[in-house]
Amino acid sequence: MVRVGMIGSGSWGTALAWLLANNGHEVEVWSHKEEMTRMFREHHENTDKLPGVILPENMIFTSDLQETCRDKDILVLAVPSPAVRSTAKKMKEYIRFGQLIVSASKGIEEDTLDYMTDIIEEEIPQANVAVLSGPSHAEEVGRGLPTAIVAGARDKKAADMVQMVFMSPVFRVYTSSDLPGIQMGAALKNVIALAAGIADGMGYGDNTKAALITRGSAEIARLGSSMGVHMETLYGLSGIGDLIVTCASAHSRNRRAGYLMGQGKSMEEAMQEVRQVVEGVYSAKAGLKLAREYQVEMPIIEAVNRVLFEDYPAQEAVKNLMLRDGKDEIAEWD
Ligand SMILES: NC(=O)c1ccc[n+]([C@@H]2O[C@H](COP(=O)([O-])OP(=O)(O)OC[C@H]3O[C@@H](n4cnc5c(N)ncnc54)[C@H](O)[C@@H]3O)[C@@H](O)[C@H]2O)c1
Ligand SMILES: O=P(O)(O)OC[C@H](O)CO
Repeated sequence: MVRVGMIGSGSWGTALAWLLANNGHEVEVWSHKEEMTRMFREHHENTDKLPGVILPENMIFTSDLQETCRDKDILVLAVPSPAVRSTAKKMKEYIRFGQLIVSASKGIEEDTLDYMTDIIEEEIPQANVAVLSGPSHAEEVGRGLPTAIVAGARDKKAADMVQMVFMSPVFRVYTSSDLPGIQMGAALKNVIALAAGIADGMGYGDNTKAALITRGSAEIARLGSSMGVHMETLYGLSGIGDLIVTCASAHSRNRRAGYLMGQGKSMEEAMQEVRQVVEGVYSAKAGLKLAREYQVEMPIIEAVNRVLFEDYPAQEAVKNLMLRDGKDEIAEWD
C-alpha cells in the first residue's frame, strides 16, 4: 500500500482515484473548488464529470493542497494542461526532495512549447517527475474495463514505482524512458481528433477518418523524427494507440468538439457544449509552432488551426487537403 495524493478531480482524476483505491492504496483527492470537495464528501462520486463511479467511503476529499501533498509517496497531477503550471507553482513549497509526481495531463504549453513534465520540473525542481499516458478514457477505466498505458520517467526506478502502483488485472502499465515521445503523441493526437470529429460532423465517412488518422500519424512521426523522439513511442500506446481511441471513441471530448464544429458550431460553442476539457484546442497552436520551428509539413494540424482560430470554413480546409500536390508515401524507387 502506498499513500497517493490526487491533484485534480475531473473525470480523469476521479477514475484514477477509483483505480488506485481498488489497488489497495490510500488516496486523498484534492479539488480546486470547495463546492467540488463538498460534492465528493456528500456523494463519494463525481456526479458532474464521471457519474456512476463510486469512490470508497474511507477516501479523503479536500481543497487543502498542503494536506494533499504532505506525507504522500506519490502525487498524481490530473488538472487540465493550462492549469498545470499554476498548480505546480502552488505545490512547490509542500514538496519534499525526491517526491514522485506523476503527470496525467496531456498537452504542450503554447508559449514555451514545454511538455507537462518540463513544467513540473521547472516549477518544482526538487521533485522526481514521471508521466502516465495512453488510450484510457476515464469512463472505461472507472468501469474496470481492460486498459493498457505507459509510464515514462527519466530513471527506471521511478517508472517501475508508477508501474507497480497503477498496475492491476484491468490496468496494464508498460514503462518507458521516452518522456518527450510519450507527451508529443499525447498532445498532438487531440488535434487530429478534432479533425476526425469535424469530418464526422460534416457527414464524411470511415474512409475519411482512416485517412485523417493515418496521415495525422505520419505528421506526428515526421515531427517526432525531426525532434529525435523514438518512433516506437509514436507507434506505441501513447502515440497511435491514443490516436485511435480519441478519433474513434464515443467518449472522446476532442472528437465530439470537432463533430459539433463540423455541424457548424463555433469553437467556443462546441467547447461549452462538451463541458469537459478539450485539450486539442490548447495544443493546436503549439503543434503548429513546432511544425514551423522544425520546418516539418503538418497540413492537417495547420488546417485545424485555421478552422479553430481563423473561422476558415471546414469544407475549404478539406478541399485544400485533398488537392495538395501529389506526394509519395514511400519513395525508394530502383
Ligand atoms: N478524461 C479522460 O478520459 C482522460 C484520460 C487521460 C488523460 N486525461 C487528461 O487529464 C487532464 C484532465 O482532464 P479531465 O478529463 O479530468 O477533465 P474534466 O473536464 O473532466 O475536468 C476538468 C477538471 O479540472 C478542474 N479545473 C479547472 N481549472 C482548474 C484549475 N485551475 N486548477 C485545478 N483544477 C481545475 C475543473 O473544475 C474540472 O473538475 C487533461 O489533460 C486530459 O487530457 C483525461
Ligand atoms: O479522447 P478525449 O478527447 O476525451 O481525450 C481523453 C484521453 O486523452 C484519451 O486517452
